[in-house]
Amino acid sequence: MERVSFAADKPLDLVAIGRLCIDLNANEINRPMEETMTFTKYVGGSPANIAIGMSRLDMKTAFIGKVADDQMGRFILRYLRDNGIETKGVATDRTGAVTGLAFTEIKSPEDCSILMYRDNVADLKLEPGEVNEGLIASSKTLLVSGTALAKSPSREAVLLALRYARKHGTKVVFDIDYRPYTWTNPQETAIYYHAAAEKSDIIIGTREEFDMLEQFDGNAERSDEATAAQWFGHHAEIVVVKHGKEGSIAYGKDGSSRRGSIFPAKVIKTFGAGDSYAAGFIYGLMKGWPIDRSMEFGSACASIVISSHSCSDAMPKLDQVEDFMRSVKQL
Ligand SMILES: Nc1ncnc2c1ncn2[C@@H]1O[C@H](COP(=O)(O)OP(=O)(O)O)[C@@H](O)[C@H]1O
Ligand SMILES: O=C(O)C[C@@H](O)[C@H](O)C(=O)COP(=O)(O)O
Repeated sequence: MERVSFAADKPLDLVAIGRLCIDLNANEINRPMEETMTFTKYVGGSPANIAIGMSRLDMKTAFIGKVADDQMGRFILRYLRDNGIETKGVATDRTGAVTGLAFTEIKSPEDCSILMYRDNVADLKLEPGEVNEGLIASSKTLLVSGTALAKSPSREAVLLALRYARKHGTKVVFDIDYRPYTWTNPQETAIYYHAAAEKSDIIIGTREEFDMLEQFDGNAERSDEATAAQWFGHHAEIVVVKHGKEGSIAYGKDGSSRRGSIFPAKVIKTFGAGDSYAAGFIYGLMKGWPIDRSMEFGSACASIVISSHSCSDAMPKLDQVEDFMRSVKQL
């Protein structure tokens, strides 16, 4: 299995569903949060980062989500529009919900963590009735972030979006995006992740995220191959298991596998690696590239983003990735 095919006759390339938040990234890096005094504000949330990454690569993108009715919500909407992302699928909360915040702590390039403020957040208030079926029908892909399954009504909204995607022949990319603080318990997480993965064409996750999905399924040896195999009986065509700086491995429904290596990086912080890798990888697949070339491109995007201060704002444009790939050697 070398390539994935997408519906040629749809005007949008990708519609993402899930959280729109704020990242507050520490300016004084290499120190703990307790000693950090200033932060820079960026749009954040994994699916937002991926949509921004795709849009920077000149793909036609849209978003389905919900923002707070406040300055932060308006900041997010403006940033998405300025980046060429269609926002008619983004509803505004009227119940007094707030914008989710992610404060990042950068103790060292290898020791980063995120402090999340996610009580009563607008993104998890997305209602099924607010999911724009027309946007999904007119898009080649739907990108689902697993965190949006954490709570109702966003959970049902995502499950409905998945049904619309299957109904309209829109390929589903499922990024597991496991964030423990949003979930009540691991069993619930595994159940809803399964429901989404079964409806997905391309599944992307880290080894640890797949371990979460598989807690009732055996695979005690944590084999990537066994992980991938269980989804090919459903809709999956490709399953990607990410291994941080050890690279990634993509399995195809036909039994093939491809190993993705990494590019060198002057790492400032490790978060944003997965989102930029996803943007670059999906871009490659949608361009009709073979899987290994798509993985290489995703890895290059990841190196650029982890060598920068932000996730969303650092998402590279096409010529930036091409220049980078020409100038460095893959490890
Ligand atoms: N230290 C690193 N140096 C270079 N590339 C990296 C590094 N860490 C991650 N990457 C790239 O980013 C991809 C995704 O990273 P990973 O950490 O596995 O995902 P996530 O950010 O979702 O946890 C990797 O497959 C690799 O290509
Ligand atoms: O997803 C969030 O809510 C926070 C992100 O914006 C954040 O910067 C991040 O954690 C990126 O995640 P990754 O790409 O999986 O490392």
